[in-house]
Amino acid sequence: MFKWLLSASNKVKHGQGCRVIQFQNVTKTFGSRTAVNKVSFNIDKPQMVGIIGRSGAGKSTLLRMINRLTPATSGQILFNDRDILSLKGAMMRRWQRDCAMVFQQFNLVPRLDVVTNVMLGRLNGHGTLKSLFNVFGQDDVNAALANLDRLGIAQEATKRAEELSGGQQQRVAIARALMQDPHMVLADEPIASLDPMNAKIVMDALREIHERDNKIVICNLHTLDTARTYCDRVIGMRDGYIVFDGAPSALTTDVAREIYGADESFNEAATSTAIDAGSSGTTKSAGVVTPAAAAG
Ligand SMILES: Nc1ncnc2c1ncn2[C@@H]1O[C@H](COP(=O)(O)OP(=O)(O)OP(=O)(O)O)[C@@H](O)[C@H]1O
Repeated sequence: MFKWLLSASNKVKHGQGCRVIQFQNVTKTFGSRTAVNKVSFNIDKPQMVGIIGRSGAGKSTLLRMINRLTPATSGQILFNDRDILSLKGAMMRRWQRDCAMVFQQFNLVPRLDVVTNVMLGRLNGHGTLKSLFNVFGQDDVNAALANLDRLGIAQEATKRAEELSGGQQQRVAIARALMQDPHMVLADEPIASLDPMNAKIVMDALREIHERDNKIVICNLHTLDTARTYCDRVIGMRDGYIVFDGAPSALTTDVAREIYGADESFNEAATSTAIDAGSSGTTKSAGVVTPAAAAG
């Protein structure tokens, strides 16, 4: 059914360097429901990858399998040829530190101050309680402040997380992810709870991490325009399958219609956050050049 879409993916040229992440026939079932169905793809160079698709397509499950929050039912996920689905104990915690997650709902500790929330990123794999008993040193504080500064919110360091706006909280969550010094950042609907202005600031920050640190960023997105503006590569999912894998320029309205399973009345505006790359007028957002901006 999706043959013509998949043929578009075959035209995509990937890097010739070492394969970094490889999905090989990865499946996840929940009871009789197949959330992800024999998915195979490689990310073989630092890219910003957007995963799009309608609700229930399998985007979150795909992302969560990478860092082992959700166990795969079958198949293999390799990182530099290492089978990450078989990692256990300390090795698995180490892997989870290497692929930091950013969530739609930020997952901060609301009553803790911002800088402590950020330092929690250093404790991935340890108990949260430990963090409350002052295990942080001056180096941790300095690193947290530097990451907050990078995200343009160092001035909020002493506030409780719950006092911040949604956009600010997401930037704190990204700063926390950076404390893990990860190989890659996995962002699961990072802007779904944000207004367009804050969505732009957060996407700018993720793009800047990709460009400046040369990291893989994989981002689940509800909105086509965001994927087109910020991502080097877009993967479209439908009913657990990958039905599109290509450059944003190949993501035409017809292709989008297939990914979203919509009929002729499909309206792209319904999947838009109306992020205007030129109109944030807000706090420091790290001077990012998006692919779209660069092309223009
Ligand atoms: N823990 C779970 N238990 C049972 N079914 C689940 C679970 N997690 C996901 N599913 C099912 O797997 C399918 C894919 O869900 P998933 O959350 O990956 O989709 P999604 O594309 O991320 O959707 P959304 O955009 O709404 O977050 C859905 O049918 C969902 O109901």
